[in-house]
Amino acid sequence: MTIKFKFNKYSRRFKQPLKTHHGLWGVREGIIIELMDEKGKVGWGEIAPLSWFGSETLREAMDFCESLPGIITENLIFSIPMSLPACQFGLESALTQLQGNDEEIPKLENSGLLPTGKAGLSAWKDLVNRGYTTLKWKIGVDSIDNELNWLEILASQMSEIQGLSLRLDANGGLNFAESDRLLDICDRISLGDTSFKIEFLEQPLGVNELEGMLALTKGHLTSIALDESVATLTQINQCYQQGWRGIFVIKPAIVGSPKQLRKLYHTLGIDGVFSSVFETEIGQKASLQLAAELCQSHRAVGFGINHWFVDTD
Ligand SMILES: O=C(O)CCC(=O)C1=CC=C[C@@H](O)[C@@H]1C(=O)O
Ligand SMILES: [Mg+2]
Repeated sequence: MTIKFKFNKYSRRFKQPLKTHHGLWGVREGIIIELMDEKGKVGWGEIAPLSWFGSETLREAMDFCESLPGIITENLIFSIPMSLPACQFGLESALTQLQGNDEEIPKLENSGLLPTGKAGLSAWKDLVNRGYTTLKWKIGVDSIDNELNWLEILASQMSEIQGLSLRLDANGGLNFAESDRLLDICDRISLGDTSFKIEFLEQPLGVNELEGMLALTKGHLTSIALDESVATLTQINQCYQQGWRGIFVIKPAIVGSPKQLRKLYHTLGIDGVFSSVFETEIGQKASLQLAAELCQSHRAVGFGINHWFVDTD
């Protein structure tokens, strides 16, 4: 089958820059892929790099797209190198759609993303009113004393409503002692006499500190999820081989080939949480189709991010 290939770069501004331990992120840029077969049928895909997580850069993705001829083949798509995981995802998703495997996305429970730090305290009720029962709050930006204080306040307020849970994401911004102190508090909160739970602490330590995170899992009730440590297929396998059996945050748009993710996910029996990279609805649809197919657990998907952009819900 010969396939016409087109691509277009896009950029969209966050309503407010996303503040994480990695720094401030104000504009999401990516590439929309259009594949068309001889009959004029079209498949859409999205390349949404996140280079500070370990994917290729937007420049590298653009160079790759510019290097392709106007007519490509399935073989070319399935031979995109592992060094271009966002390109693997974007072109393979478009091919999947072109070949008609474009099921509607089943309704998945979603987690809403709070603004970082103290701003989260005044924002959580709006997300609950939008229907979210799982919220994610970024830490590892302010002082640990401030963030622990705000956590106690946020937890006491959220525990007044039945059935809410909170995810914490440090983006690798804590040290071992801070993480240990934080997890002690999370354990105490989750063992409290309300239904409120801290579902997990995401990436407390840096990507080179797996041993430390393995040690932290042994001493605490609250789960730990790896994110930056398992951003690509190679890293998922490495962490598994080094003994990680906790939660894996899977960002489909940067992890790499969906075909290879399916294989690895089933082979390793992963406890996964599927997460957005602030892609557009094109990349989100392909990511959520994968989440619906692979995620057997009860865990909410991390795609409650549309309110971060102007002109979306
Ligand atoms: O996972 C979610 O709930 C939302 C997406 C999200 O938190 C992130 C997306 C992309 C980069 C990061 O800033 C952040 C993360 O670390 O998970
Ligand atoms: Mg994360």
